[in-house]
Amino acid sequence: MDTSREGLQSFVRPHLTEERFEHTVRVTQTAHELAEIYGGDSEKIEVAGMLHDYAKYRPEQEMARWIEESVDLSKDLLSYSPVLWHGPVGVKMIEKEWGALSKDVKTAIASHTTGNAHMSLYDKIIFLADYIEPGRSFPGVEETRELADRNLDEACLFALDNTIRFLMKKKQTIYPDTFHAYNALQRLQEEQNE
Ligand SMILES: Nc1ncnc2c1ncn2[C@@H]1O[C@H](COP(=O)(O)OP(=O)(O)O)[C@@H](O)[C@H]1O
Repeated sequence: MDTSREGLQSFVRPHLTEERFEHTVRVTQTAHELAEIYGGDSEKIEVAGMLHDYAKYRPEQEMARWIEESVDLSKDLLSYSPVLWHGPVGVKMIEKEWGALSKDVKTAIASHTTGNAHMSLYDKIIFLADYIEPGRSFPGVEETRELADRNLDEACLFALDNTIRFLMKKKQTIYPDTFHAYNALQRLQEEQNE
């Protein structure tokens, strides 16, 4: 297993569009910048960043099969948008097609779109890097970037809040892990303000 930039690139690149590959490189760069402020092992950041969208373009049927057949993937996912599947399914595919991943890398890839109830440092860094990488432009991204320079938890909370509002405005269903992530970070904020 080659965790150098070149090794990761040659593994992931054939599975992504050029645009998605460039996004991947920007996410990884942003994640390294966040890790410089908040800590984190740079090899884990590199692997999670470069591989987070590995399964993005896999056929929906193939991803659905993985969810049905993997004991540790929540069947709940099948009732929500397929855009949410590539994180958790990506972990399974990477481990089959590349090699074993550390727990930190696995949960960071699995929850990069939705967040989760117990977000680790790596989960937060990859989630946030995906949200604020320099190619992103949507209402709230600039404020999230400013928060990301100062407070990782506040920045993630702001991004989760913004995502929930965005999805509600579009009258879309919302995968519960995003609410669990929001609640956990909101509680933390309340405790810190006491
Ligand atoms: N909990 C959720 N439930 C439903 N959709 C969600 C949830 N969290 C994020 N999304 C949506 O999933 C979509 C895909 O996100 P992402 O994996 O970051 O893809 P991309 O990199 O193409 O933006 C986004 O439009 C986002 O709003």
